[in-house]
Parts: sequence; structure tokens; C-alpha cells
Amino acid sequence: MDTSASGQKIAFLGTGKIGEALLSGLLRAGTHPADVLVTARRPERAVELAAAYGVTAVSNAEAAKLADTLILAVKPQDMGSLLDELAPHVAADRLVISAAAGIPTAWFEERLATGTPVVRVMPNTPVLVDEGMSVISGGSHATELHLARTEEIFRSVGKAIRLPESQQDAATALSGSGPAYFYFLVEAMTDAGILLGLPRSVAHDLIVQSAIGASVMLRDSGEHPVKLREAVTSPAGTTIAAIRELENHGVRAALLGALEAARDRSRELAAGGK
Ligand SMILES: NC(=O)C1=CN([C@@H]2O[C@H](COP(=O)(O)OP(=O)(O)OC[C@H]3O[C@@H](n4cnc5c(N)ncnc54)[C@H](O)[C@@H]3O)[C@@H](O)[C@H]2O)C=CC1
Ligand SMILES: O=C(O)[C@@H]1CCC=N1
Repeated sequence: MDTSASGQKIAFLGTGKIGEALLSGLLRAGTHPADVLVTARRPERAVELAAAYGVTAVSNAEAAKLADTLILAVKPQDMGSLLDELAPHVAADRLVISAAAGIPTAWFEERLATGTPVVRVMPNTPVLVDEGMSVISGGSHATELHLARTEEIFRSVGKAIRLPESQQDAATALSGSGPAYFYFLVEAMTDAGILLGLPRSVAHDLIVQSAIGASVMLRDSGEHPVKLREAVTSPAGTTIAAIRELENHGVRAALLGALEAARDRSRELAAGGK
């Protein structure tokens, strides 16, 4: 991206965990702070963001008027009241990008001026380290130009792919929530290290570096995960003893059920639900 102010303004409406992660990534990738607006519910949060990043804190209505691209990153449950406040101020030539789980583009289209382009994106928190995975789907008024602009934004902080909107709830279960599953596993395996008598910091380092090594091999080797696992699993060895325990405890089935539950919860959030 360009490193000077472009005049093309992006506004983050709701700058919590994912909003701030995206904001910091865009600035790192070269978007000029003068091109970035943020909104926050609490005035102290707005001040904090402006001081930390050099961006401009504005009201939601001002963001709608000033920015070409609006990134909506409030909780699905807060999206209704945000749209009530915002809709009268959003001209139909603005690009509206929602990062909210569950809520379909049609829901936004019903509340915004006729013809407003809406794009739904499911990012994940590794955008903080430029390793994000973002899944993009266009609404009925989003053109190739709007999708390309969205890709440009999200590719500056990781990978971005387009999928049909019908697959967004599944994508949310896989990559949107995905980092949490890996953190959960690392936490549990670190506890196992404690059980085996290792100091916590040593257990943490052994597991985290193993996770990094395994991730890089998964990404770069071109090998199927089964093949990579087989290469670790020696006949009558240690790994197969552990795998038997995982299978005995139904870990594979638990993961199938867990991701299905996440997909179902995303569907429940479709109406900005509780
Ligand atoms: N945290 C994550 O890993 C991911 C979250 N998302 C989606 O991003 C959205 C935000 O999630 P988080 O960042 O986790 O939540 P969060 O609670 O950390 O952030 C939401 C922020 O929006 C602010 N907010 C609420 N109403 C507002 C309003 N009317 N005007 C201005 N600001 C307002 C809140 O004060 C808060 O700072 C959700 O819709 C979630 O589904 C999507 C992908 C990943
Ligand atoms: O847990 C959630 O609802 C959000 C959406 C995907 C990741 N975090």
C-alpha cells in the first residue's frame, strides 16, 4: 500500500479486539494514519486509540460521512443499534464491510440506502502478525471493484479468499474461531508437561515451538497432514501410545462436534441475536 495519505479514508466502527488488530495491521502495511478514522463507545477508548496509532477518533455519523470504506466490527448483538444510528448517514456510494459473525449481507442491505455495496468478511486475530485468514463474500450490490478493494485491505494482513456467502458460517467455525482451538490445545498440552514434571516455562516453550514447526511444515511441505503425522509415529513407539489415548477419548469426534456447534452459533447470530 501507499505510504502517504491517499485521501481514501477507512473507518473502523467498533475498535475492540478484531477492530484494533485490523487497524494496527493496516497501519503496519503502510496505510497512512491520516486516512484512518475510528469510533468507540467509550470516549476514553477513542482517546487511547488516537494516541496509540495517530488515527482520528470520530462519531459513527461522522465516520459514515467522511470515510469511503466503513469496517463494522461491533458484536453481532450490537449491530442493530449501530445500524439504527448509522444508516441515515451512509450514502449509497460507500463500501460497507462487516466483520461480524453470522449476520448476512442482506440484513445490512435492508437497513442501508438502496444499492449500498456490502461485503461480509470473516477475519481472524492473527491479522495482528500479518498471518490472518480472511474469508470474503459480496452482497447483492457489491461489484468486482468492491471485492477487490476488500481483498486489498485484508491481504495486507494475511491471506484472503472469496467464498459464497452460504459458506460463511462454516468458515467462521474453521478460521474465524480457529486460532482459539489451537490456543486451547497448547494450554492443555502445557498442563500435561506440568503433569510430567516439567517447569511451566519449559513446557510452554517445547509445545509452542512444536506448534510453530508443525504449522510451517503443514504450510510449506505440500504434504498431507496424515503423511506428516505418520512420519512422527514410529512402530511400537511413543506417538502411537498418545494417539491411542486421543482416539479412546473421542478427540476427533469432539472436534467434529465443536466446529459444528460453532457453525450453528454463527447461524443463530444471523439476526443479530442474543
Ligand atoms: N475476536 C475475533 O477473533 C473475531 C471477531 N469477529 C467479529 O468482530 C466483531 C467484534 O468482535 P470483538 O472484536 O471480539 O469484540 P469486542 O467486544 O472486543 O469489540 C467490539 C467493540 O465495539 C465497540 N462498540 C459497540 N457498540 C458500538 C457502537 N455503537 N459504536 C462504536 N463502538 C461500539 C465496543 O465498545 C467494543 O470495543 C464481532 O462481530 C465478531 O463476530 C470476527 C472475526 C474474529
Ligand atoms: O467468537 C466469536 O463469536 C468471534 C467470531 C469468530 C471469532 N470470534
